[in-house]
Amino acid sequence: MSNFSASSLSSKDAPPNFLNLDRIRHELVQMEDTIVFALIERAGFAQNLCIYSEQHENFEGLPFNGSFLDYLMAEMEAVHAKVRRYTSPDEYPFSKDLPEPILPPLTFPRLLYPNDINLNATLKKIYIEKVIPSLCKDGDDKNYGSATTKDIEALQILSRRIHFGKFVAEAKFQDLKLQAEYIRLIKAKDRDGIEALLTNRAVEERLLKRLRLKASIYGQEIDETITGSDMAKAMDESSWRSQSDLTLVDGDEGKKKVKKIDPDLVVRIYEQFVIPLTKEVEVEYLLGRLEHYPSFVPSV
Ligand SMILES: O=C(O)C(=O)C[C@]1(C(=O)O)C=C[C@@H](O)C=C1
Repeated sequence: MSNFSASSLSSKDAPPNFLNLDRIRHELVQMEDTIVFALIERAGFAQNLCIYSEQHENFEGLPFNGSFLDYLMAEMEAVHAKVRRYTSPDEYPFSKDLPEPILPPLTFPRLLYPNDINLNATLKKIYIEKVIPSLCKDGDDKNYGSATTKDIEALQILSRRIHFGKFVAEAKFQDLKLQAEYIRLIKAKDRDGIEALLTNRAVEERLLKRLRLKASIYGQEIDETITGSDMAKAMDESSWRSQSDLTLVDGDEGKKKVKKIDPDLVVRIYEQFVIPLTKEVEVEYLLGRLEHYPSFVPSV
């Protein structure tokens, strides 16, 4: 779960230059850890596809319509809404009609122009259709509550990560060297041009390299006998074997170590979904930016 209660965006804690791109990227790097752990935890359960289907017979007679995931998500988001999670500009709910906060409102610095960009429906669809089948073993282990709880944790942190693209986009728009070019592309409604201008391949490559390393290390069973060469092997993608074939990966001692997640898969999830969705948020945000220009000036 993100740190919404002690959000770095609340006015008390907000650093004076929050729209500094390096700071924003640092936050994205921190989210990587949470995302990798969330995926590892979800991978501990079977696909349990019934939790994603509407009115599945396994949940017959229970007091909800729609999928079990939607039910549990709405229940959890309702509690979080009451403690004002979704008043924070870096938090986006998946459910509709959530209750009002019971706590008085916090004041956040105005970093973004008012917008209702929310890609959670797309994110959820991709997560169910593409991520789960490649992340989890086939079948049904009956751990519906646990698997769904892990889904919710993963979806919430992925959502925060993707929508952080709004801060990235505002920071990029504030860069006076590029602002005139952004304005030209926005006026021309040139989505591809905006995406090309905001893309930074070097940052993406560093990210994917770092991510592979994190997935390799965090996904390894660590015990007190672990050696340097174990870690070196962990970083060698060729040492990874699927969970199902319990293969020796740690040399000659005869101990069995199993990787909890395929680092390549984590890299693919970022390459194919997380970064593209973040860029989509950035492009959407920038396309609406001129409706608030020059009237909207971030309060930092
Ligand atoms: O760091 C940036 O500049 C971003 O726009 C974020 C991000 C990402 O999703 O990590 C997206 C696009 C860039 O090509 C690089 C990285």
